[in-house]
Amino acid sequence: MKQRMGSPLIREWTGIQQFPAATQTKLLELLGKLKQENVSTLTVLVMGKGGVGKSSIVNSIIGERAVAVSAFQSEAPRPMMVSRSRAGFTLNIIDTPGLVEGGYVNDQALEIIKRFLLNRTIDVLLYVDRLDAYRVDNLDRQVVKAITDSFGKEIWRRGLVVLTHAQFSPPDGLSYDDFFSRRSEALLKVVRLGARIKKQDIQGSSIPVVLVENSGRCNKNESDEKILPNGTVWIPNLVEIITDVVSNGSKGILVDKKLIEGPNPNERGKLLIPFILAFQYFFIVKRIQRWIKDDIAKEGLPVWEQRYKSYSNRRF
Ligand SMILES: Nc1nc2c(ncn2[C@@H]2O[C@H](COP(=O)(O)OP(=O)(O)OP(=O)(O)O)[C@@H](O)[C@H]2O)c(=O)[nH]1
Repeated sequence: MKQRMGSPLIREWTGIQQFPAATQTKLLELLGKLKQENVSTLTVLVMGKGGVGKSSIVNSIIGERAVAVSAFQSEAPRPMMVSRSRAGFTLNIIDTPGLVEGGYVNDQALEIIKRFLLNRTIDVLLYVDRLDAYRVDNLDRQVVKAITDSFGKEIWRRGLVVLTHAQFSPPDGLSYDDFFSRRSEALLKVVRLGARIKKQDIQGSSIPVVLVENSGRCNKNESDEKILPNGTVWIPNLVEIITDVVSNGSKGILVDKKLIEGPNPNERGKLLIPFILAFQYFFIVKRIQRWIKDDIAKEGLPVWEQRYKSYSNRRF
């Protein structure tokens, strides 16, 4: 058994055996694909507002009750990493406390999360919200902005929007697919705004939106696999999209001291401002001043000033 100082014990991923055979086969196939690409560890960060189902997703993927789930917020919310290894592959999933408290983004929770992540690389971000909600608001945008300000906007290249409570019947007159596409569009818009991602930055590969149903009452197919109302077997589907994001050519986000203690990673250019001002002063302002002085010296005093001087020198 391997153990890093200060890190939790990496346990064998036995929970995988709880899944129906078809799901196990698919998951092992996906892990095999990652290993072929020389990826032997994946660190997945799970973030979002409180009570949206973050801890439940961790348990669903791992296949066991690794983190506590409660309908009420826990008293001392802290980030928690669950590590499981299987056939030489290690999956780390980091569950985090909800980012909103009393209608505001909880900056202290965010600081604790950042410190917890020190010296780790985030391979994938799961940004979690619920499918069964009807609006997005400024608070959602603030949450996305807080994540972006903490880790840089590149994190969204490794990001997925995950919607829980997917076994849901939309109100009359709306089909499931219509509701899903409206909800995802609204959330993606908020993410683009909060992360200040321009459409051309994304270049066709937009952030995937993935559906999840954590409830024990989730419908199942004939192979006993948990399915969404559209028939998708959601656990392998989520893991597959995670592996796609890892292989999309972008880099994982290393959370180093500079990222934690330094300025907002999106505003690093601001560090250059004093240098630019100094440059302007020495090379532009000084030079202009010298030109003016030289001009004055060359031309001597202007006529009107000479006249004025001779007046003022007169004694009355
Ligand atoms: N029906 C249904 N219930 C869910 C789903 N996901 C989570 N829940 C329930 O929602 C409640 C909150 O779930 P958690 O997983 O603790 O949510 P969280 O985002 O980790 O919450 P915090 O740790 O407080 O931020 C629990 O009662 C879960 O059982 C889902 O997909 N469907």
